[in-house]
Amino acid sequence: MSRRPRLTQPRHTHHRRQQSGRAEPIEALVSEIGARGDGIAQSDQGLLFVPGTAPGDRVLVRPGPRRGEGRAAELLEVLEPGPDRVDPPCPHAKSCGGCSLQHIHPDTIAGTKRSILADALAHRGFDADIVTETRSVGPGTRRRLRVAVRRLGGRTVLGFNERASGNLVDISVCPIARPELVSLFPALRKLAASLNSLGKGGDFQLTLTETGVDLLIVPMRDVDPDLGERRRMVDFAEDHDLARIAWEIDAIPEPIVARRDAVMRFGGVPVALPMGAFLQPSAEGEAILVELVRAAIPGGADAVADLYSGCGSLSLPLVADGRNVLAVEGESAPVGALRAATGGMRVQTECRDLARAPLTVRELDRFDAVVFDPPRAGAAAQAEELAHSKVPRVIAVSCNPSTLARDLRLLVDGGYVLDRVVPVDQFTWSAHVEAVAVLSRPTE
Ligand SMILES: C[S@@+](CC[C@H](N)C(=O)[O-])C[C@H]1O[C@@H](n2cnc3c(N)ncnc32)[C@H](O)[C@@H]1O
Repeated sequence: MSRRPRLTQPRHTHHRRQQSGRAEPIEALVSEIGARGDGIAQSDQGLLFVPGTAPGDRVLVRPGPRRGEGRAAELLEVLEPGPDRVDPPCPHAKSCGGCSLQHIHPDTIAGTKRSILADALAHRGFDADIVTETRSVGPGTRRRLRVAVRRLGGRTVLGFNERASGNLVDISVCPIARPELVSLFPALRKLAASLNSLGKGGDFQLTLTETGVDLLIVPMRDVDPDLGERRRMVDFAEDHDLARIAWEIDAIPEPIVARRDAVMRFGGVPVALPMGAFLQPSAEGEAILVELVRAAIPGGADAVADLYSGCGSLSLPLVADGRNVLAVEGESAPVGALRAATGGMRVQTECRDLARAPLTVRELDRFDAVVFDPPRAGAAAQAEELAHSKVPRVIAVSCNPSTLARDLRLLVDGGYVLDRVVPVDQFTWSAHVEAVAVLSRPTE
């Protein structure tokens, strides 16, 4: 990707007059990208957070409401682009709020994600040197997408929220996603138009599995589809060779048509995905997480616990390496899927709420290594137990740098040594960052 040439002459701009209570536009220089993906600029009005900017951009902005230690600001014009600004690859970039960083060179995005992680760790007293380079997947890899649908009079819109508004942008292309999903958009729009039970709209969650697309429809209101609509969904699944369609009400997915199991293979083992179950957003990102976890487990480690295991995307590769794995997960459907896939061979499963009932020190001490991969809230209760355990190796996989930093602090205060933290970028062009952290308990 080529960086945009630096403008030698800033374009002439007129500072607009102050309008009823709105701040006067001011110039500012963006120095870095913050944790939410907005550019951070120092100005004579203090710190400004400016969406849509890149490091080194000289910009004209209108300061807005207070935010944290500074103010949010609206980008009015890029007066002089910074060296890392590139032409956004997606034609919807101007309006679509789905990707906030695609105007920034990929190398700079990777560096930004590393800094976001290092800053979160620094808040808990960790050194930035502990954070390695970012491992990134490219565009065209997202195998799970949640697109919104709005039925507005005679028009049906399918896409993502507009930047800084609740309006939807009608999407025809989406370079971050797998093309097999994007090619369904026109047909999905027609399907949505034909489903009156959707009311004003809802969400379509699309998952590209090994046996075809798995579609979960989540209407805005709790209304069941009628018989005609069910027939149309069955026809749709047949016409487009979908694996399955389900309709979710009150967080419970009802199967409308199941032509095949929606199968994903983890560690070579086919697993029939339960409707709506967690799945890593890309195969490439999952492969990076698996590689990092595998590499962190010592050769001689036999008994491994995989906590917050989902359907076994980490457990099953470890089983393939010859480990004996206990997979613990709070939802019963993924536990059942993993159990059915393995028949209990080398993987023991347990359905347990790890926030309320974490594995105790006594339970933990029989393991040679423990992996935990919690949701955004992190795993504080489990980390507290681990901190008192004798487990020689602990690996934390996380989708939230700040809860990761909190959990790592608990472990390090309990005597663990933090060996390394690897940032993983599988949410291309967003500020979202994941990480794998490796800790060891020093032997006395
Ligand atoms: C980030 S996902 C990781 C899943 C799996 N490791 C993977 O990579 O596919 C987090 C998992 O934690 C489960 N979970 C959420 N809260 C939980 C809790 N309190 N106790 C146990 N599991 C929980 C979710 O159902 C989900 O499967």
